[in-house]
Amino acid sequence: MFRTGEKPFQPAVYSSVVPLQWDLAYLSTDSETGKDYLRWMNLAMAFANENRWHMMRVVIGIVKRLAEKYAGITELECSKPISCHHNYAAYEEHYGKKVWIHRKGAIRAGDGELGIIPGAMGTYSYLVKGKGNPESFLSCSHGAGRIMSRHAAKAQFSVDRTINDLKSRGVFLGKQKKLDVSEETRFAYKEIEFVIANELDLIEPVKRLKTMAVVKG
Ligand SMILES: Nc1nc2c(ncn2[C@@H]2O[C@H](COP(=O)(O)O)[C@@H](O)[C@H]2O)c(=O)[nH]1
Ligand SMILES: [Mn+2]
Repeated sequence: MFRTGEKPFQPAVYSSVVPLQWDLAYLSTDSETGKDYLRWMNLAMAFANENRWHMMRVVIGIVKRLAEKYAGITELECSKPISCHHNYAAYEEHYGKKVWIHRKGAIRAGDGELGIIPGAMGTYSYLVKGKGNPESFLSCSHGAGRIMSRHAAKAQFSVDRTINDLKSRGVFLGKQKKLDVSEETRFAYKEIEFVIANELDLIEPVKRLKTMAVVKG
């Protein structure tokens, strides 16, 4: 499971298209600024998508090479990849009208569409199938979601405690800079099982994935 964003674009692009001091409540998509914003948003989404595909190609290549070298496996079949955006806007038809849907903290969950709902570092994640519920505008959650800010998590959980917690769960941590690791401790997020149980009207769980290793920047 790969998660990528558009961070490099955020300060340079979005705030130069729509300066923060404008303090906008909304932006007309017919205006030149609105059109510009959408162009940049689409570029950022394509950039994040390309990053995911690139990482996946590299990792699959490594797994294939090592499987052949150490286990003599030459035929490895991968299931169809699932790729979904979160934190974006899309122009869609809902209740018979074309409207802009902001999926902030959400992914699309159209009828039969596959999606990914990650839990937290070292917990479980879910592959899900959308039910196309119109009441959520064909959306579901994009993750467990935080119950604590990064700052609070760092203050409350020591680096050692977070690293030992991962070790005790048999999870390998690939992270060079350890000092900020507690920002992402699983205790800073809601229980993924609770979150999934509360959106069964929006999605059907397809697979529960256990984390074996987590790599963070
Ligand atoms: N399985 C993992 N899930 C994670 C990890 N870090 C975050 N998360 C979950 O993903 C969502 C989305 O992240 P966001 O930063 O875009 O909000 C978040 O709510 C968590 O539930 C991880 O390392 N492994
Ligand atoms: Mn988020």
